[in-house]
Amino acid sequence: MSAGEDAGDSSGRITGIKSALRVIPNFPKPGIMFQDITTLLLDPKAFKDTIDLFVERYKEKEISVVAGIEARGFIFGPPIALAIGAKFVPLRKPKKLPGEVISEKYILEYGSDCLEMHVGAVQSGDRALVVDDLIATGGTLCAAMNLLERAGAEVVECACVIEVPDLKGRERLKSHGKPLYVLVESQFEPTSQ
Ligand SMILES: O=P(O)(O)OC[C@H]1O[C@H](OP(=O)(O)OP(=O)(O)O)[C@H](O)[C@@H]1O
Ligand SMILES: Nc1ncnc2[nH]cnc12
Repeated sequence: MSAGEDAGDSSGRITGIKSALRVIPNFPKPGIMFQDITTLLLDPKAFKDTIDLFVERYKEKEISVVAGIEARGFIFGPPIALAIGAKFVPLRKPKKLPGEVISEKYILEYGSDCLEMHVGAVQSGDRALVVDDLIATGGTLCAAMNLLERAGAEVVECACVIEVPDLKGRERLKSHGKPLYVLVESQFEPTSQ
C-alpha cells in the first residue's frame, strides 16, 4: 500500500514530499543512489505533511507503541507517537542502550548490522507500528519486527517514507505477514538540490 493509492487529498502532499527529497549518486559506496531525507527536513510544509499522512492513517488503529529505527526512524517516529498517543521505543544499533537488551542481526544493501531493544520497553499485548525513513532489502524492518514479536507485541504495520522497489523488501516482509505502508518510491535520477 502506498499513500499515492489513497483516496482523498493526499496526492498534492505526496508530490511536495517527493520534490523535497534529494538523490545523491554513489553514496556511501559506488553504485548506491542514496535517498536523502535531510532536504525534506528543511521544508517545514513537506515535513509536516509527511508526519500528518502517517498520523491520519494510524490515529484510529489503537497503536500503543511506535518503534523507531536508528537513526532516521528517530526523526519520523517520535512526532507520530506523540500525535497518536503512543509510547516511543528506540531500536538502536549495538552497545548504545544502557539497560538489558535483546538483539537481532541483519544484512543490509551495503553491509551487515544489528538492532537492540530494551527489555521491558514493550509488553505482551502492545500493538506496534514500526517506523523508518526507507525500506531497501527489508532486512532492517524484519529485524525490528523480530525484536517486537519476541517481546510479545503484535506488529500492526511497518511505515516508511521511501521504498526502493527494486530491492524487493516488500516481498521479504511478506514472510512476516505484516503490511507495509510507504509514501513514495525511490527516485533514480540525481537531484540538483
Ligand atoms: O531495508 P534495508 O536494506 O534493511 O535498509 C534500510 C535501512 O538502511 C538505512 O539505514 P542504515 O542502516 O544505513 O543506518 P543509518 O540510518 O544509521 O544511517 C535506512 O535508514 C534503513 O534503516
Ligand atoms: N539507497 C538508499 N538510500 C538511503 N538509505 C538507504 N538505506 C539502504 N539503501 C539506501
